[in-house]
Formats: sequence, C-alpha cells, structure tokens
Amino acid sequence: MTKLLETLDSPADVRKLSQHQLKMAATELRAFILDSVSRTGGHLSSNLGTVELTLALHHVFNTPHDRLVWDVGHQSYPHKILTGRRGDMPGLRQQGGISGFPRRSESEYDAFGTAHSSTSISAVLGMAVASRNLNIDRQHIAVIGDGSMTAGMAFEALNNAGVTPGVNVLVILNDNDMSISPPVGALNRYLARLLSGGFYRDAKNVGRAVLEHMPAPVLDIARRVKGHAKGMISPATLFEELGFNYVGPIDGHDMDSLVPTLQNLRELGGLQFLHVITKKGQGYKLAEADPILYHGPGKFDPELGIQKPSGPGKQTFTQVFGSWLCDMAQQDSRLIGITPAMREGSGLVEFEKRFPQRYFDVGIAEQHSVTFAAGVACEGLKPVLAIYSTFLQRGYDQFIHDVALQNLDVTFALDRAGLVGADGATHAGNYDIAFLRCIPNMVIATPSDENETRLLLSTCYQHAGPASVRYPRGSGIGAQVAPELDVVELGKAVVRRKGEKLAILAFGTLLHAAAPVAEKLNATLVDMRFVKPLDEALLLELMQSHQQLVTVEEGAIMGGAGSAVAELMHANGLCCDLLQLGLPDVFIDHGDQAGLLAGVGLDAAGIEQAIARRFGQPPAN
Ligand SMILES: Cc1ncc(C[n+]2csc(CCOP(=O)(O)OP(=O)(O)O)c2C)c(N)n1
Ligand SMILES: CC(=O)[C@@H](O)[C@H](O)COP(=O)(O)O
Ligand SMILES: [Mg+2]
Repeated sequence: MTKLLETLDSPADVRKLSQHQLKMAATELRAFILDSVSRTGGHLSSNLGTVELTLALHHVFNTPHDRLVWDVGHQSYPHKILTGRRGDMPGLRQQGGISGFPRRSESEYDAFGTAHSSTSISAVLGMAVASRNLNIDRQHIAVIGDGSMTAGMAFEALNNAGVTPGVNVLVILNDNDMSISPPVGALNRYLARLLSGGFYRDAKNVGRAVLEHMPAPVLDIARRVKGHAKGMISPATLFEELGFNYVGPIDGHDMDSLVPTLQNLRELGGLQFLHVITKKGQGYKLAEADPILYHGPGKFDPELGIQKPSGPGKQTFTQVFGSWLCDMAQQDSRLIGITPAMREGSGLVEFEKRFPQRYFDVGIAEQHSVTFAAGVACEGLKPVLAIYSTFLQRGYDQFIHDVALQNLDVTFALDRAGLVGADGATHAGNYDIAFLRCIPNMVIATPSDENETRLLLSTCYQHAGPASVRYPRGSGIGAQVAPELDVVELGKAVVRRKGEKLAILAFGTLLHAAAPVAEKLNATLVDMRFVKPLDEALLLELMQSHQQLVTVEEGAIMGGAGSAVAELMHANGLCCDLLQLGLPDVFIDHGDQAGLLAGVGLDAAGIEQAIARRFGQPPAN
C-alpha cells in the first residue's frame, strides 16, 4: 500500500491533508527520519522533535510565499522531506548530496541559509521589513530553539522588532528544554516558570477556545480578553514586554493544538510569539532517553542503537585537549574552563565532573564567552576558552578589543580547525589563522599530532598573553601522548628532515601528508609549530639555503601562514620561489573530511602534484 508520506511531494500536498491525515503523516515522517538518519548520520534528536511542528507549519502557511526560517537548521530534515527532497535524503551531508542545513541555493523553500545559531529572528525581521516596504502581504516565521534563544543576537532582533511597525513576524520558540547538553542560564529557568505556572492553562484556553476559528473582527476583542486574563494570573511575559503577543506554551506534538493555534496566529499578523513545548528525540525511545548521544550521531542500527566502540581507538584531538585540561587544572588551581554551549564537542565532560566550580558553560554566547574570559583573566585567573574555530568568528571584536588589546592571558583551544566534513562550509574552521595572525600580541600554535597538541597547549597556557592552539576534528596519526605538561620554546620550529633545494614548511597536521613527498623529493621538512611568532631565524636561513619553499596549511591560503612566510621574505628583500598550499578561495561543501582534503589537493598526491606543476620536475640533486 502506498504510504501517505510518498504522496507528499510538496507543501501543497500537505495543505490538503485532514487533521487525521496530518497525524498519520507525522507517524510515517518520524519513522522515515529515523531510518534515513541511521543510514547517513546526522542531527537526529532535534529532527524527531520537529515533525508535527513542520507538518503544521506547511499545512497552515503558504510556503514558500510565506517565509519560514529554521534557526541553526539542524532540525530542518522534516522540512526538507516535505519540500521535495525526500528522495535526496540518502545523500544527506555527503559529497554531492544535500546539505544538513537549509540553503537558499538548494530549495525555494529554504528562505534563509542557517547553521550558526540565533540568526533567524534577525533574518525574518529583515524580510518582513522588505515585504512591508514592497507592499507584499506575507508571513515571516522564525523557528528558534530554547538553546539558540539564549544568544544575544536573538535578543537584539526581538529588541529591534518590538519597535518596527507594520511587520508580520511570527517567532516560534521550540522549547525542548535542551541545548546540545542541558540548557543553561536564567532564560532557561524563566521558560520553565512559564511552563509550570498557571500560564499554561491560560494559554491552552486561549489557543483552543478563545481564538479558535474566530472571525477577524472579533480577534481584537479576543486579544484584549487574553491580555486581561494573563494579567490576572501573572505579569506579562518578557516577550510581551518586548512588544510581541505571547501565546503558549502549547504541546508541539499535538496536532490538535498546533494547527488551530497557527491558523489563529496567521490571521492575527503583527508581532506574534508562540511558545511550543517539544521533546528532543520524540518517538525513538533511545534518543528520548539520551538526546545528547543522538544529537548528531554517525550511522547506527536503529534496532540496536549506538554501540560503544569495542576496542580502544585512536584518541581524537578533542580528547587530547580534554585530558590536558584536567591535568593542567590539577596542577594549576587558577585554571578556569569555559565553553559556549559545546561541552561534549569540545571535550569538557570530564573537566566539569572533576572541577565543577571552575567549569563554565555560558550558553550559545560566543561573544560573551570571549569577554567573560577576558574578565576572568583581569583578576589573575587563567581562563581556557574551548571554542570551535568557526564559532570564534562570532567573537572577533571581543577577541581584538577585550582580549588582545589588553594583552590578557586567555588561552583559546580552537577545535574543528580546518575542514570538518559532514557539516560543511558553515562549520569549517578555515579562517582562524588569517583572522588571528593580524592581531598584535597574538600567539598561534598549529600542532602536527596529538603529542604536539599537548605540548603546545601547555606552552600557550604558560605564555602570559593571548594564545591559540588550533587542531582539527577527529584524530591524527595516533602519536603517543607523553603524560608530562612539558613546554617548548615559543616560536621555534622543528626541522623533521634535512634535504636540499626544496623546503616544505608545514603548519599543523598536514605535516604528515607532506612527509612522504619530502622523502620522495629529498626536500627539507619543517614542523613550523607556530604561525605567530614565526621562527624567523630558521626561515631566513632556509630562504637562503634553499631555492624553493612550499608552505602547507589546513586553512585559507589568503592571509594564512604561507602569507606570513611571504611577508617575511619580502620584508627582508629575499626572493625565493614560494608555493603556498592551503584552502582555496571558495566555500567547500560537506563530505568526507579526507575526501574533501584530497579534493583541494591537500593529501600527499595533491601536494606532490602541486609542487611538480609549479616547479616542474623535482630539482636534480
Ligand atoms: C553560533 C553557534 N554556536 C554553537 C552552535 C552549535 N549548536 C548547534 S545546535 C546547538 C544547540 C541548540 O539548541 P536549541 O536551539 O535548543 O536546539 P535543539 O538542539 O534543542 O533542537 C548548538 C549549541 C551553533 N550551531 N551555532
Ligand atoms: C548543528 C551544530 O552546530 C552542531 O550540532 C554541530 O553539528 C556539531 O558538530 P560536531 O559533530 O563537530 O561536534
Ligand atoms: Mg532546545
């Protein structure tokens, strides 16, 4: 028998469904997502939680004419499936396949590209202003999670919206009481109070009885009645104070609540705020029980669930960092560990357990995390901010103005530096070398393996000023990590192989892709260790003793470590043949990490070919 889901090729089909069919579709859609994500990997828990909401939204609103923006977009798989991409799901997050996030270039239903959180309200407000000024009648909907709602940017947008006349903006707060890890902060407590108080009953009455199927002229009265009723039970919500009409909380898995409430809100227009309660992992017991484990799993068998690896595998760089942090904290009571909402991803789970008083998850608030670290450093403690390279982009001004300018002692552990794989261009950490190295007072370390990561973390931590250590997603060559907390000389490179004529200068883990090439070409191979300060003495010597230099880095070529070498060369009036290898000036899509690196010529074969292309045959010795 044809499944209902297979007949839903676009939202136009969803709009025709009866209430009963919507519920059937939800069951099928949930099963489809579980099956599909278990085969590809991806963000499971959040998508299981948005099944009913997505169906209801496409049922009630006239997408794509009405604009629907998914904050972060990691919960947009039901939306992708219902907007003509059901057949593309087997290629999700794989090279050549569809993205794990909404993308304007992928579908007209993806009104805005997302992946970094808390942009949705700003984006829909911008769209709403444009619609107003162009006299276009449409609705603009932002679906934002409770975790993403904690970011300053979301509040900047609410603040702006509250005084913007004549716009239709519906903010749907998808509150599952979870970020990736348990949510933090006072806002979370506030949302819990909204849920637990008499408000819930009032909102239910409002959603179901007062506003349900009400003709437009009566709505104004209803709104006033609602306001009055709320006033009697509890003071106005924060969102009302900011100029929105707050409705909810309602059950985000109950189609009978969702559909009429959304229909009513569609008719109301203006600034509307709907608080929806959902469950992360809804409908799949294992994910409901452990939404963190199922937040973004790889492939797994849905019957068995995610299995623990049988033997000890290679340590990831994240794990190397996590162990180093605990060891250093044990030795130095001044150490403070900070994460902007990425406890698991950044390797801080153990640190939180062992040093709860010194652990700070500040929420999805990267800008704040940087300035918070600056404040901690002002008082003589030693903050270590564990942050993904891509998310540090959010805190750039804070980095310059609050940390570097005051030469404060903050260590930045930059995880996910370089290409990250399945998350794609939005999450790639390609720019940190370029955007950090132009800042005075900065130290930038690029460890080449696991042991180097520990050494350089200790070195940067002991350095009394801002310093960053960048390391990629996943594991490296599996180097043995010495348990000591040794340091190396700041700005000193290590010559790994002495050769002639050609010198390969490697910044980071690509040293190991370059090593066989150096061997084959009898080239000098240097583990540069630091982008800043550069080992100028060694470089100047190499520029004179070698005819050709090649720099290799997993970061943007423009402004990257190779550019630092070029600047040094020019500043000293030297002229050497210099080939800069790194990430080209394009956004690199999702795919397998190693495959992507090979695709841009950053594996051994690619490095060898680039050298041959540029310098011709290997120089005769
Ligand atoms: C600026 C930014 N910081 C961090 C992240 C990583 N991140 C992705 S989803 C997520 C949790 C979001 O929580 P919420 O919005 O409540 O959605 P849920 O996962 O609960 O569905 C985080 C921290 C991100 N995508 N963007
Ligand atoms: C959506 C999001 O931003 C995170 O869930 C991210 O996908 C995590 O990436 P890692 O898997 O590299 O921790
Ligand atoms: Mg949440």
